[in-house]
Amino acid sequence: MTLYLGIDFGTSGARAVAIDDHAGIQAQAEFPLDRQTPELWQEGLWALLDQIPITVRQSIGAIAIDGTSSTVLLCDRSGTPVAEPILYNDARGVTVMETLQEIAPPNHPAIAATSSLAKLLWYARHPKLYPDALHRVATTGLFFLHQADWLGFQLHGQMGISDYHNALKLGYDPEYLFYPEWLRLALPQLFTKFIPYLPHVVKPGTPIAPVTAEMGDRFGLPADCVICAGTTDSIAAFLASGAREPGEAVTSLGSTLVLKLLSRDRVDDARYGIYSHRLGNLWLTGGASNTGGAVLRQFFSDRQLAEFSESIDPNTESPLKYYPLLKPGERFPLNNPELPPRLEPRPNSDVEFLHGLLESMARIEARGYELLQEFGATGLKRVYTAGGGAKNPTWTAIRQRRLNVPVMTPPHTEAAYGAALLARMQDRG
Ligand SMILES: Nc1ncnc2c1ncn2[C@@H]1O[C@H](COP(=O)(O)OP(=O)(O)O)[C@@H](O)[C@H]1O
Ligand SMILES: O=C(CO)[C@H](O)[C@H](O)COP(=O)(O)O
Repeated sequence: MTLYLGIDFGTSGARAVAIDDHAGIQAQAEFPLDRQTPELWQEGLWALLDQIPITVRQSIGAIAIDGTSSTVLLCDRSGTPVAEPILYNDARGVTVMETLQEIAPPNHPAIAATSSLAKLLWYARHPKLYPDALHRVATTGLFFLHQADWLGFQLHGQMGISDYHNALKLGYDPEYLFYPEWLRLALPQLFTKFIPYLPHVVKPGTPIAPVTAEMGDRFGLPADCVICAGTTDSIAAFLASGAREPGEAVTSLGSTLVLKLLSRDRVDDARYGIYSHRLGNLWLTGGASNTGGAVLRQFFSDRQLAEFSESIDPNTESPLKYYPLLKPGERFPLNNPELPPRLEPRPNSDVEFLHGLLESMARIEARGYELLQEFGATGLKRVYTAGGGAKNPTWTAIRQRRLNVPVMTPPHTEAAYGAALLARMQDRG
């Protein structure tokens, strides 16, 4: 029996799920990430593989890895990082926004302070932070990679390969499958001393190479176990849900609120933080809001969230109109880096306050889906929920009232399960 392994590197932890040909789970593993460094990612990858029983490992035919979108690093040909990685939520790229706007076409998804391209430009402007690199890369070359690309490299050993999900916010064109001319022309002007290699981009799930002999021997993986191109963590969560029809959507209620609506048509508009990933012949339209569970956690423990939610009547609309944010700045459905949080007035009752927060987040979610459809995405038919908020039935009922379509929790919500499905897909064409 051939098995498929999906590995997810998310915001707070890494997980692995092995599935069989019928998508049934055969083994699972977890590794907490209390910080995000390449050393810990590598340790986590080894620890996850070690936790999978050896009998399962010996049957693995393919592995795919997802990582946080727009977490990037510079490394040399051997994979050794030459500069600190820049994480998915790091907005230091705000200092290069003007340049981004000059080089990229209007409304391009790479025009955002947290995009991979913004981070590449930031590296270009700060060569003094990796002085060693100039010397080292003179002979080996310098490579710009995403977290998932770098983790895949640890297993297949082929430097400089990415997938068109991770590469979207770097500027790669997933429709015509190339780096557009505006990007190719801009690079030599941005990097004065050396130009890093941008990764060669393939379709997510494409077999890249068999596991290296060293890794195969160390973990007891078959010599022909193939390592596939990966994806981003929230697309892996979408794949896990099983949604596949245009009009089906997945809302991730994790630390942030991420919407993904499968559509026949592509929609992109940086003014509202709307962009589209390619999924086969369809488009995964959506955006990521800064509201979500992290704001809830600021006020309530998970136990209080569950307890207070039970006292909320989801059929009654809360009159409180908040914009729940941890700090100023929103990406979608309003793209306004200065938008202030609105969390007043706070009622004396915690239940009423929580009701207002859940209602307001449901309002933002509904506005997000409305906007995607206004811009031409396929009409919303059904919403699956993933993330910590999915286990709150009161919130689901509030969201269903606002969204006016069925809202359901799918049997599988874990990104690692979605990555395993991606690994299984390569075997099925
Ligand atoms: N019962 C609940 N109702 C609503 N939100 C919840 C509940 N339990 C946990 N959460 C929220 O879920 C979030 C964690 O979800 P998770 O998917 O693990 O997030 P991430 O992986 O993005 O960090 C927390 O921020 C927490 O506030
Ligand atoms: O905050 C995140 C960490 O990855 C989200 O998953 C991300 O913003 C969504 O990105 P993408 O649509 O490219 O998967």
